[in-house]
Amino acid sequence: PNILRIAQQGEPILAQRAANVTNLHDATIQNLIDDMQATLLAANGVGIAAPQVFISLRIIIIASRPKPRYPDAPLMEPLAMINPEICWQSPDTCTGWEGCLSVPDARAPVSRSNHLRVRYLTRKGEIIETEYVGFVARIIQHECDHLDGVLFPERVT
Ligand SMILES: O=C(NO)N[C@@H](Cc1ccccc1)C(=O)O
Ligand SMILES: [Zn+2]
Repeated sequence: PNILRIAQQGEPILAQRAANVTNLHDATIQNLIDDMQATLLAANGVGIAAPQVFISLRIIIIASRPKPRYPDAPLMEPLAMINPEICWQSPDTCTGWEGCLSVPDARAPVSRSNHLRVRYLTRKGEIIETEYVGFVARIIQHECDHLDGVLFPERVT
């Protein structure tokens, strides 16, 4: 896998709505998922979205793990979600610190739904619907925002 360049705030692609993946089993998509994961780990992040590596497709990777900045982050295997849809999100919210690999040196408290249900395709093509709470739900909302061209500073109230 390759470590890819990460688009920084100001790149037009970060403000665009990404397209659904229609060729999940193509090697280009499978390799992209591997490259996104390698890039995420090299950047010491907990999530990444395809537009951040200059690919305007609806692919995100969630990889929560405890880090100095997020000590209460749960440990999970990196998970690729293709064409993710938040099918429900709780009205109750919580505020927590966020950062972004595309917005260096910026961190701010952001209010997000504390609980959500997301429906997505796995990299093998299975349709999964799962509920998440807390920090992982936060990452999912942050990454899905990237797919719609939204960066976290726009969410700071
Ligand atoms: O820029 C990204 N993802 O798009 N990466 C952020 C993701 C994130 C999201 C929410 C709260 C904390 C951190 C990171 O620091 O790994
Ligand atoms: Zn981000």
